[in-house]
Amino acid sequence: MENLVPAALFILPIAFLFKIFLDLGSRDAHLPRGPPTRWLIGNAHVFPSSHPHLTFSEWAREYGDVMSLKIFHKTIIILNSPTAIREIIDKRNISSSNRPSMVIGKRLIPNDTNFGMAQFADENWKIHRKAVAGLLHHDNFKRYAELQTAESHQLMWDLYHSPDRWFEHIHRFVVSFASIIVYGKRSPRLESLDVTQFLTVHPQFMEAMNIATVVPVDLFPILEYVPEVFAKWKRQVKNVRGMHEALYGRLLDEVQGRLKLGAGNGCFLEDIINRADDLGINTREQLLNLGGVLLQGSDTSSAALQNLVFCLVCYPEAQEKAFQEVERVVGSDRAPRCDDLPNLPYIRALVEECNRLRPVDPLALPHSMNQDEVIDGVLYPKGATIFMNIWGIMHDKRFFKDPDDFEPERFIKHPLGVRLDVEDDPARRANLMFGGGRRVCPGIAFAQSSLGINAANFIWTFRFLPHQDSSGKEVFPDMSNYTTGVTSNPKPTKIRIVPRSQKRMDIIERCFGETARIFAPFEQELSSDDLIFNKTNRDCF
Ligand code: HEM
Repeated sequence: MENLVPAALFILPIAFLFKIFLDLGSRDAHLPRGPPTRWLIGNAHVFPSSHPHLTFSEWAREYGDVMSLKIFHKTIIILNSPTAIREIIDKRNISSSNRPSMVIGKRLIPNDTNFGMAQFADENWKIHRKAVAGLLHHDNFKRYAELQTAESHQLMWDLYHSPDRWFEHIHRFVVSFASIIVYGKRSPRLESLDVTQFLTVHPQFMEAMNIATVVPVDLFPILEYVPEVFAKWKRQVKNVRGMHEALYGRLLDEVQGRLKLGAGNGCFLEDIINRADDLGINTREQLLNLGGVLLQGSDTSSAALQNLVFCLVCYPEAQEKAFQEVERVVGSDRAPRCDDLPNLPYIRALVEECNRLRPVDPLALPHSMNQDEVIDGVLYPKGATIFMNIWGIMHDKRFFKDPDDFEPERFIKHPLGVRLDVEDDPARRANLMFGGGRRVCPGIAFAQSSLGINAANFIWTFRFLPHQDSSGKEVFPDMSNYTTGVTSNPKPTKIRIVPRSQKRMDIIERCFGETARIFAPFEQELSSDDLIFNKTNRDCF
C-alpha cells in the first residue's frame, strides 16, 4: 500500500500531461460543433486559404448557426445567424467587444491608438469612439448633405470627362469627402497629393495586415523574436508604418497650421484639438491615428460604390427600373440631391441588394472574447476569436429566396429583403453588414448617404454598360472574382459609361460650377495644380 502512493504521485501527472498532449488541437466538449480536428493542428488543414466566408457558409449547413474551428491552440467561433449575433455580440457585448491581439497591427500602430483595431474596448477606446460618434451620428451627419451632394456632382463630372478612370474617381470622391469632414480640406483631382498618397499607403497598410495569414505571428508569437535581418515582414511593416505616420502626420500638421493662423473651418480634428485636454485626446500619436482611422474606415465605402457599379452593369433591368423611378421623382431638369433620397424607394432597395449580394466585409471585423460565456450549454471561451458570417447570413436559403439572384424587389416586398412565406429569424435587424455590439461601424450614415446620393446620380446621368472587346463582344465585370482579405473588393475592370443626354451633361457641368461656393472653405491649402484644375474646369462657369 505504501508503495502505491509514490507510484500514483509519479503516474498521475504524467497521465495528465499525456492527456493534454493527446488533446492538442482537439475541440473542447462544450464548444460549438465544427469540422473534425486533427491532432495538434486542429482544423488548420481545412482552413480556406481564400474567401473563407464561402467555405464557412457551406460548413454552416452541416454544423449549424454557431460553429467552431480549432487552429492549433486557438479557438475561432463563427456566427451564422442574426440570433447568434444578437446573443453574443449584441447582448453580451461586455464580454465580446475586444479585437483579437494582432502582432502586426501593434507594430503598425503601437499603443492601441487606432481605435478600430484597438485590442481592448477599454476607457481609451471609449474616449476615441465617443468623439467620433458625435461626428458621424445620423443627426449630425445631415449637415454634410450639401457637401456630399457637391462631391457627388463632381464625381459625375469626372466620370463624364474620363470614364476609363471610373474606379479611381470613386476613390477620389470618398477620400475628398472624408477629408473635408475630418481634416477640413478636399482633393479636387486624382493627382491631388492626399488622394495619391492615400491610394499608395492604404493598400500597403491592408497588405501588411494580411502578412499574418502567411507568417503566423499571432499563432506563434515566438516568431516575433526572429531578428529583423531574417524577417522580411518586419522590414515591410516598418516601412508601411513610416509611410502611414508621414501621411496622417502631414494631414494633422495642416489642421494645426490652419488653427494657428486663425483660419479654421470647423472640421472634426480642429474641434478635437480645441477640446484636446477635456477629451483626453491630446498626444500627437492619438490625434494622428484618430484622423487616420476615419480615412481608412471610409475606404470601405469606395468598395461598396464600385460594387454598386458592377451590379448596374450586370443587371441592366434593375438599372432601367431605377432610372424610371429617378426620372419620375427628379425629372430631367436638375440632378438628384440628398433630399430626394427618401422618395426613391427602388434605389434604396437596389443599394440594399448590392450590399446583400456582395457585402464588402463578408465576415465583418473579428471580435475576441475577454471572458467565458455559456449560452444554452455552448461555451464561448475567453480568448476565442468571433466572426460574424455576414455573407452566409445574406445568402441563407432559409430566409432569402434564390439568394444568388439579384433582385432589388425583395427589399420592396420586405424591408429586410427576406422571404414572406417563412417565419424570419426574430433577431434580424437592419445594417447587419456593419457588425454589432459596441464595435458596430460608426460610419453607417456616411456610408448609406454616399451610396444613396451616388446611386441616384449615377443612374440619372449615365447608362452603365459592359465593355466591348475588339470584336464587339460584351465583357461583363466578374462578380465572382473579388479580392480576399478583411474586405472583399471588386477589382478594377473596364466598363462603358455613356451619358444619357447632352442636356444632362450640361446640367452636371452647371452643378459642378456651383460647387465652387460650397467647397470654398475647404480649398485653402490647394496646390497650384489643383488651383489650375479648378480655374480651368470649374470656376469658368
Ligand atoms: C459600406 C461601407 C462600410 C462598411 C460595409 C463598414 C463595415 C464595418 C464593419 C463590419 C465594422 C466592424 C464592426 C464590428 O466589429 O462589429 C466596421 C467598423 C468600423 N468602421 Fe465601418 N464600414 C463602412 C464605412 C465606414 C465609414 C464611412 C467609416 C468612417 C467614416 C467607417 C469607420 C469605421 C470604424 C472607425 C470602425 C471601427 C469601430 C470600432 O472598432 O469601434 N466605416 N465597419
